[in-house]
Amino acid sequence: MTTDSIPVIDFSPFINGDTAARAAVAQQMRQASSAWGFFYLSGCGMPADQLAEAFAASKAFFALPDDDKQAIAWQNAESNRGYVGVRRERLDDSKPGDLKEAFNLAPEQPGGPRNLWPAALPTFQPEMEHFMAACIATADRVLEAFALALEQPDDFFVTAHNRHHHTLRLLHYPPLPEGYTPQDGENRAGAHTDYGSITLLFQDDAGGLEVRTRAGEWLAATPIPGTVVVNTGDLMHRWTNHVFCSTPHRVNVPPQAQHRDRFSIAFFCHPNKDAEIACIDTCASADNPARYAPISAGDHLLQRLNATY
Ligand SMILES: O=C(O)CCC(=O)C(=O)O
Ligand SMILES: [Fe+2]
Repeated sequence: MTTDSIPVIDFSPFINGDTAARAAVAQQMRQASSAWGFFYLSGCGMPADQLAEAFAASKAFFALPDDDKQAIAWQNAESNRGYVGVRRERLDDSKPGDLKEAFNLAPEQPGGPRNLWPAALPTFQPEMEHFMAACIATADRVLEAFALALEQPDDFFVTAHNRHHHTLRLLHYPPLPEGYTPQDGENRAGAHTDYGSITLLFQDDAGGLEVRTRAGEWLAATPIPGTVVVNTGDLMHRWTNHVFCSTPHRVNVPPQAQHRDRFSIAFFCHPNKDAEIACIDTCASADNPARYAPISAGDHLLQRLNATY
């Protein structure tokens, strides 16, 4: 399939519809994931007030004094939680550090790493926990549709993700100072692919997200109100034997938006650490034989995180 713009898919027939309606949505997702690795999803069932609450909490967090944020700084890839300051990260390692700050948190597991919470914002923790639960619910529905798209049992991906090794990432791209000219190659977020299975991305109206087309051009993924951007990451690319792409994307600094903030929230889904990522049977054929040896999802993620920091 070729289309000249990133597909917009209405998810409500999958949530509310009959078998045929669900299959039609799954088929659209399959085409979009194969051609683009990106699509917008409307009607995803995420309550608008919850999304607004999450963005408001994110704004309050990034407005805290630097000392408060540094007190809960990101420490290591194993925990992968906490505050990451401006230019601390380079998603494209050939370019200067990203003009963004971020805060990572994740569903907690018994005996696992704990989230770090800002002491100055007492409502932040319950708001984020509430939002994470909504993200998990939405992601599970999307994963069900992916299973249908790949002719797997409905719970194929949901079961492989049922320990919720996901990461919620609040992102803030500060306004650039008046008169500031970005250095060559400097970006709000450098070109990269995501590591995991799927990402849900909520963006405000500033713009700047760009997706690389097959032809190598950068196409704006303009914010569409009421939608979430869904993209497939490296692990899904491997799992599907390249049937679904993991497409490079970046956040540039649009001239009209360089003196304003941009906020976005990404929910990166990762399978259980011990889930075996082996070529899905419907993704291999004589023309496309299995390309990779099986790997555990945990080993795959650590390899990718260690390459970024
Ligand atoms: O902020 C955005 O819109 C994209 C961020 C992103 O791609 C990422 O953090 O992986
Ligand atoms: Fe990304």
